[in-house]
Amino acid sequence: MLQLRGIHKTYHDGESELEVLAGVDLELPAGRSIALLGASGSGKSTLLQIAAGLERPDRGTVTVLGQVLGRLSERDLARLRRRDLGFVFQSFNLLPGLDVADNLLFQRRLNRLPDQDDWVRELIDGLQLATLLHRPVEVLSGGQQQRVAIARALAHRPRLVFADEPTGNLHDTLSRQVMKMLIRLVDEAGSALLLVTHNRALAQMTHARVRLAGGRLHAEPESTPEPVSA
Ligand SMILES: Nc1ncnc2c1ncn2[C@@H]1O[C@H](COP(=O)(O)OP(=O)(O)OP(=O)(O)O)[C@@H](O)[C@H]1O
Repeated sequence: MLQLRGIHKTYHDGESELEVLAGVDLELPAGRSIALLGASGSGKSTLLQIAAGLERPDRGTVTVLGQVLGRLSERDLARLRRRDLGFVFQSFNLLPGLDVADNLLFQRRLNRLPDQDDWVRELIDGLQLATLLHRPVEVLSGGQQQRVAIARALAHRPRLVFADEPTGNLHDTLSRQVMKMLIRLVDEAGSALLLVTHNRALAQMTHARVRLAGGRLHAEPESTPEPVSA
């Protein structure tokens, strides 16, 4: 589903250089979810942007659904993103001037999917959006906007979902609810999920965890039981 090979990225800022990614390899098959952990500034968002084709690596290849992103035209890349990818980023990028329902259905309509089906109803229920559907997105609270952004990202049942701290503004119960919907999409539709989170409990809900440090990915040791005190 997603394959990263030898990804390098260095940012240049005047005289100084910052090597953020120094040879990252990652394999994310269909039906699997991976949590990407790492200290603030370690390059998680950069890696996600590159994997999603929103930024180009200096070196290395990104393959999504068998297609090498660097070889796609802008048009084909845009089509791949619209049809097969779902993004939940820290900035919600909702469409002002439209209500919640129109925002939620935007990408489904671009893909000529019907407005209603069981999955859309489930998203509206699970993310508690039923009473908000006809409100303009501008008047929503941060947490409400985040829920709309999540529903919109998942509404067309993308095959590959990138989520960068998707539950930052939500309380614990709703965070777990969001994660459950993401995991269900992975389990039932055979999609794949790459999740950036600082939240350990949410990271434990994915199939595997990797940590970005020193520009490279390291397998995260599975948590060991507490030692028994004497
Ligand atoms: N466009 C850019 N130009 C220059 N430097 C950048 C750019 N984007 C990111 N950086 C730098 O690259 C490093 C990695 O940033 P990134 O946002 O990928 O980290 P992160 O692990 O996602 O951090 P956080 O957990 O705080 O969101 C940081 O030092 C950041 O300042």
